[in-house]
Amino acid sequence: MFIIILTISIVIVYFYITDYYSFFEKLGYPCVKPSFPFGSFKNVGRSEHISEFMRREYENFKDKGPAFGVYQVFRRTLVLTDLDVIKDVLVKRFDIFHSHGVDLEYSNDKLFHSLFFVDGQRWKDMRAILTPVFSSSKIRLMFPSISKQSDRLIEYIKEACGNKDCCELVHIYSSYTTELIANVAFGLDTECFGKPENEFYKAAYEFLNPTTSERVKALVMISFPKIAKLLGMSLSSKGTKEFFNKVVRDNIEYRMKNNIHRNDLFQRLISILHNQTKMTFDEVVANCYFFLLAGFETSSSTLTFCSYELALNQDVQDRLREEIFEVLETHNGEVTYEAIMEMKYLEMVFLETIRKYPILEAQTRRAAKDYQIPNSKLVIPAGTVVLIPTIGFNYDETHHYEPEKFDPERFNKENVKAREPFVFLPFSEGPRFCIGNRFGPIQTKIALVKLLKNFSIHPCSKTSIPLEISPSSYLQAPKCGMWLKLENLY
Ligand code: HEM
Repeated sequence: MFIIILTISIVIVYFYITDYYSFFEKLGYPCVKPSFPFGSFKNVGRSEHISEFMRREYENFKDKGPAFGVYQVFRRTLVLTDLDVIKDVLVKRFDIFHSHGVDLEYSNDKLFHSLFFVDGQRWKDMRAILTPVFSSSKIRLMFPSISKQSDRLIEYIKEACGNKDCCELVHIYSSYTTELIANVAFGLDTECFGKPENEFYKAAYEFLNPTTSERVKALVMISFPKIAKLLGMSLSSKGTKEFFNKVVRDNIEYRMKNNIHRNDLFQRLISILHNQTKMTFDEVVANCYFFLLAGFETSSSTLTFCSYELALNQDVQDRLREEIFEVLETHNGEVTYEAIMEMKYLEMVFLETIRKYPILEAQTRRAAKDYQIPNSKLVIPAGTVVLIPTIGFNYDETHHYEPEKFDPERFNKENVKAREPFVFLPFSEGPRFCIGNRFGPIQTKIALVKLLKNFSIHPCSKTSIPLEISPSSYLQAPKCGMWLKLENLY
């Protein structure tokens, strides 16, 4: 009897898996060949980072139709390669593709009830409430706090690296961005430099560098949100939730009791909270937490990769330093918001860095209804998650000459004008583009300006050339840290 039940079970599972893996074929799309149990992701997270997978498969499939299928373990996603379809998805048919397709909003984890994860009317309302918080006038008001933190970065580098032959920069840069976000988004003065045990730093770093079991849990929660909710699964630990709730509550109380009013993100969120119809306390905490995750790794990894490229391309470094000194001379030597906005070559270097090392290898959306791909018989069925493979386009020779080369000139006026729209999407497009698209660059650029004012950057004996990317981190990160030599200029 046992043998019969076992045989029937194996046959049922076999047919289920075969049927599951024929999804894209039945719809008429080519796909990256799947195999049980990881689908198309045989090596992702183990020997290759998802960005390396995405780049290679985009090259393999870009001429084989407007989209191709990928079985991301338990998740079936369509990767879009046609620019007109991408434009529809991000902008024209936002009515269909408005969700990121990450259902953590419905999970038990209130720390994820923030802008990135909510959908529908709640997203619309929250986006309208938070947009003014990131306006250029508000960023300008926050600039003195950002500037103070960047001074601490330079002081710490002088102390910790001061003419050492090799210095590891990943942790230094992530301490800088963590302190900065803790300061402006939580109203806290944390001391993260040289203190990896700092609770704030640990919470952000551990989330973005998950263990294998945490990765599996995240995948299950995203693929089967309803089951995850039933099982009471949560991405963040009880301790992390309590910690962030307490930090926000204590700081609100402290500011009210002492009548403190500062020009930072936290103050804006307190005002939003006082208007009780707008956002709940849990939503305020969740958004502060997401700002920490978004602001911490995006800017620190851009600083890391940019330092690496500047070390390897001394001509670019020299030209950038020249521009910095030239512009600062007209601003009495002071690094002001206006001075940074005048630095055109700095902007080109920043954009070239996020072209080569985009923060997200792909943007995601989920179809709320069936979508017929124009001029084809292909349909994206309701419920399907689609990916826009930013990294594929960034390295596509059709759009970027010599894509491996670090060349900021590809972002000069003429080259930008000549490029097709929607080919380069560092902050995405359409109503759901990155809300931190002013804040992120400014915290990166001010650090770069002060670094180049004080140090020259060189490769050292421990620099990994070519750079290896860690397969298991969520966002791209160097596998063995970033070792460079920072030489004092004075
Ligand atoms: C160099 C820095 C950054 C880059 C390259 C970047 C890039 C992106 C990208 C590509 C998206 C996805 C957009 C989409 O799905 O269409 C996004 C979303 C988002 N980013 Fe950023 N980001 C950066 C910094 C920041 C910072 C500093 C914050 C906040 C403090 C932030 C907050 C957000 C939020 C809240 C969303 C979700 C927006 C929504 O769903 O309405 N980002 N970002």
